[in-house]
Parts: sequence; structure tokens; C-alpha cells
Amino acid sequence: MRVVGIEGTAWCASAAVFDTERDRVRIESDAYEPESGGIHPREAAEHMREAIPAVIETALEDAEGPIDAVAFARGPGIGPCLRIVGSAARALAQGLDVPLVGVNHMVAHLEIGRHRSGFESPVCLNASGANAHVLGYHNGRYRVLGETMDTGVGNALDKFTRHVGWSHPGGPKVEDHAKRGEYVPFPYVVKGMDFSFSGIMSAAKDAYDDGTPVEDVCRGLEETVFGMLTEVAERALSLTGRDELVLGGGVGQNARLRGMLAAMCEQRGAGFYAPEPRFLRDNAGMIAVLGAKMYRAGDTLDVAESAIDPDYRPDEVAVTWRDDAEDVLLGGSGGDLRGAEAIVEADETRVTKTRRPKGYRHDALDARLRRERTTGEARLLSEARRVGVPTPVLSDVDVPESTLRMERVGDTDLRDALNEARIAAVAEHLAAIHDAGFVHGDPTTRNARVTRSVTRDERAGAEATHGQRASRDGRAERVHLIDFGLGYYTDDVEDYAMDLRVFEGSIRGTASDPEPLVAAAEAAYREAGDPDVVARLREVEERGRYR
Ligand SMILES: C[C@@H](O)[C@H](NC(=O)OP(=O)(O)OC[C@H]1O[C@@H](n2cnc3c(N)ncnc32)[C@H](O)[C@@H]1O)C(=O)O
Ligand SMILES: [Fe+2]
Repeated sequence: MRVVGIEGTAWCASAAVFDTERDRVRIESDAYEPESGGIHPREAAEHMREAIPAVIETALEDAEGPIDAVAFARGPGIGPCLRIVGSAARALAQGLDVPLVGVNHMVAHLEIGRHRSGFESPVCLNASGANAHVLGYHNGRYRVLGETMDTGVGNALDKFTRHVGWSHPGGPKVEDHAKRGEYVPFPYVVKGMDFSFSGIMSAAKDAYDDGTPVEDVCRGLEETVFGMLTEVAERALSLTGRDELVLGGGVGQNARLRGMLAAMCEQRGAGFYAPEPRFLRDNAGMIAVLGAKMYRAGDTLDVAESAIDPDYRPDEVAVTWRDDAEDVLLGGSGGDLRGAEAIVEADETRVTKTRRPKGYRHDALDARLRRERTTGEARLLSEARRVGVPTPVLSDVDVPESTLRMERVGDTDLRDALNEARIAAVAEHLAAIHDAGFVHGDPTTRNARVTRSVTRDERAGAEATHGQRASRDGRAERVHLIDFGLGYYTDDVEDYAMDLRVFEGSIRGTASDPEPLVAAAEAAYREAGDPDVVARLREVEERGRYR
């Protein structure tokens, strides 16, 4: 079978022919390079108009035999560019009298790594221009496990280089300069599975304006931004219990990012795969490869329904070409000792939690994060208990060793004992700590522990105390919060909303029927806390991210 792919979402006009029998991909690309500054949408569209017909013609030249289908990138991307690609694809499919396949560009960035690696169901990190997110396939969709709260990672780097006066693409220039730079620290922002670049980028611009050598700024940026992506990828592996990671997207061409991910995976015994650069940056090869899988699954488009979609999200795609056996999230074991943040050793009554050095991180950044998180966790565990939220009692804090010793709480992770009452208890706990002026930072269903039964004495005081409720068999039970290492003090409603969002995200990621549980969480939060927080969460969700 032979499938044509056409790509032109932003800067790269590209056509490819994928020959499935030989697993051979012929790619022909023509990049738009602005004279100065970033991508100008009108110029980019102009480039597509000229370059797309030419790359299609060249790619088809040495196709050895008939074409079976034409696949094109429907979105996300720049509207005027997408329209030109869409028209070209329709015309070609009609001319060849073959079916049309509409491909999501983001999913293509993920699938190419899976295709080339042979991994069955990896966790996927996409580090591209307009995006940065970690996804896993679950129950017919790609689920977003974590993502940027503001710009894509490539765009973030490009904004900095524009400030310095370098033209698009800035990423390769950052990589080049970083090789000669010394690490300088920048804000490091990971919130649960999500992360943000805006604070880092303004700090980088300020540092440059204040005379920090640009090489050092570039190095600091790489260490910080890629350290965050690697940390989130590791969290996703831990949360899902998977041991395979693939990388996609143009920023994946960066050797330091690939090196960090490889080191992280090696440290935890996971497999790592990054496709070769021609498949990482925008290219029609990945469109053709996914197009062939979709075509084989009968997932084709009527011309009348083939409109482009500039905001096409990867989790909107109904995945037709994978089967349920490949689910990432169900049945993940995520063993205790492989926790992403720390090594946890437990006996009957005590837990010792140690934040070991992460080999992938720059030493100075690693030392800072371990120190900040150890002391922060110790403080917030006590603060939370003070406002009535059950947490483990600490017996020892060893900052140089980044070790906490504490009481062991609960019989089981909430993840393995989900019900509405327990979910509601966590939501009430979150409302209580937010009211006290701090967030948990990572309130997932694995960071809540359920005690199924409590003693008679404890029960006596239970009704009045926060966090205890009757379980189905009538006994009081208690839901503890643990792992406050990413918590911090804040009075910003948006931070509280993000905490709730992380919690809801982890419910969606682990429950087979999540919506009633999510509804229970929100109802309980509205009741116990500030309803504005829930309203803000809706706003956060509605903000588009492909900008
Ligand atoms: C929607 C679509 O058009 C968009 N594609 C895109 O932005 O092109 P992509 O090829 O995936 O990524 C380009 C980005 O990748 C960065 N980049 C390229 N080489 C790099 C390098 N060596 N180090 C860091 N960044 C690099 C560029 O600066 C640019 O921001 C996307 O996938 O988000
Ligand atoms: Fe891309």
C-alpha cells in the first residue's frame, strides 16, 4: 500500500509517500524562513501556496506504483496555511480517485515514534513549537496527562530568541549557544502534571537585558525547561505504571532534551525512543504513516466533511487504528518503589521518603529542588494537619539527605479505592488548605490514602472531624493527603483552581467512569470552599492553548 501525506500547519510545506510493504518513507519538504522575527501567518500561507504543489509533485515522482489514499494535516495550526493544504489534498485525492484521510498533526507527532520504535503502548511526550504535553492512549482516545498552561515549548524558546534579535526558528540557536554557556537558575514551574513557561521566559529576557551572557541564559533555559519536561514525563510513567517513553515534535531534535529523557528512563529501567530528526520536526512522513493506519481502519473522510480545524486537539480524535489491549492507563501497577518524586520505603508503621539525586538534572538545580521540596513538604504536612486535614505525623526531617521520616497512614491508595464519598473528602481537604492559603501542588488519586476502618475511639470523634465519613458498611473512614512536596503558599484563585484541576485530571486518568466522581469532587468543593475556584477552573479549561 502507498499513502501520500501532506503537511503545512505552520512553517513546513511537505509531502511524503509511505510505502507500507517496504516501510519506506520518502519526504520532500520546503521550509518557510522569515527574514526576521517569528512566523508571519500571511507570509507562511503565501509560502504554502507556492511550495505545496511543488513538494507534492516531487514526492510523487519516484512512487513505485499506484497511490491508495491521500492524508493531510487537518489541524491544529495556522488557519490560512491549513486551508491551502486542505484544498491541495482534496484536489489530489479527487484527481487520483482515492479516499481522503484527515490527520491530527499532534497525534501524528506521537504516532511516528510508536511506529518506528515498535513499542506497543508507550507514554508519549510531544515537545513541539505550539505545544508541550504528555499523552497516553486510553479507551479509544489519547488522554492528555499533563501539558503546558501557557505557550508551547518551541514557541517559548522562539520568543526569547526573538527578543535577542534572532530569527525563527530559535530553538537550534538556543541549543548552539547553550553548549558554550554556564548554568544560571530560572523559576522552575511544575504543578502536578502541568507546567508553565511564561515566568521562566520573562526571567530569561530580564537576565539577558541585565547583561547575563546569552550563552548562559540559553544553558539555564535548556536545563530548566527540559528538566521540567523530563520530570513530567517521569511522573506520567510512574502514574501509569508504564515503562516505555517516546518523544515527538520539533524540540525533540535538541540533544540535551533527548539526553535527559534517555538518562531518566535509564535510571528507572524504562525504554526510550526518539525518532530521527526528519520525523521529529514538522514533516509529511508522519502524516502519511498515521494516514496509512487510519486508512486501513476505514477512517476516511467525505470531501464535504473534510474542513480544516485550527484548534484540533489530540484528545478529540476518535482513535480507530488501535485496539483496547494497548490501553496505557488501566492495569498500570506503578509500584511504590518506582515513584517519580522520591524513593519511599515503608514498614508496618513508618515511612522513609528520600529524594535521591536525579542524574538527568543539572547538579545545582537538582540540589535546589530536593532541598526546597523536602523542607516545603515538612512544613505543609504540619500546616494541613493544623487545619484539620489528616496527614502523616513527621518524626524526622533530614535536609542534607533530603529525607523525611513519618507515620504510615491508610490501607490503600485512593486510586485503588475510588468512590464518591472518598473523592468528596479529598475535595473538602483541598478546600480547607486553600482556605488556609496554600495548595497541595500534586493532589492525585495516588497522593490520597484511604483508611478503610478506624478504631472505636477514633470513631467517637469522627462525626465532628473533618475528613471522616461513614463508609458503606457504616464504619467511619478517613482519607489522608500525603506528598506535599510540590505545595506552596499562594492567595491566587488560579492556583487553587489548578490544584482542583490536577485532582480531576487524575480521576479522569484512573477511573473507568470518571464523570460522576468528578461531579462529586466539584459539589463537595463548592460546599466546603470558595465556589469562585470552581468557576475559575471552568475559565482555565476554556482558554485555548494552541496560540
Ligand atoms: C501546530 C504545528 O504547526 C506545530 N509545529 C511546529 O511548531 O513545528 P515543529 O517542527 O514540531 O517544532 C518547531 C519548533 O522546534 C524548535 N526546535 C527546532 N530545533 C530545535 C533544537 N535543536 N532545540 C530546541 N528547539 C528546536 C523550533 O525553534 C520550533 O519552535 C506543533 O506541532 O506544535
Ligand atoms: Fe509540529
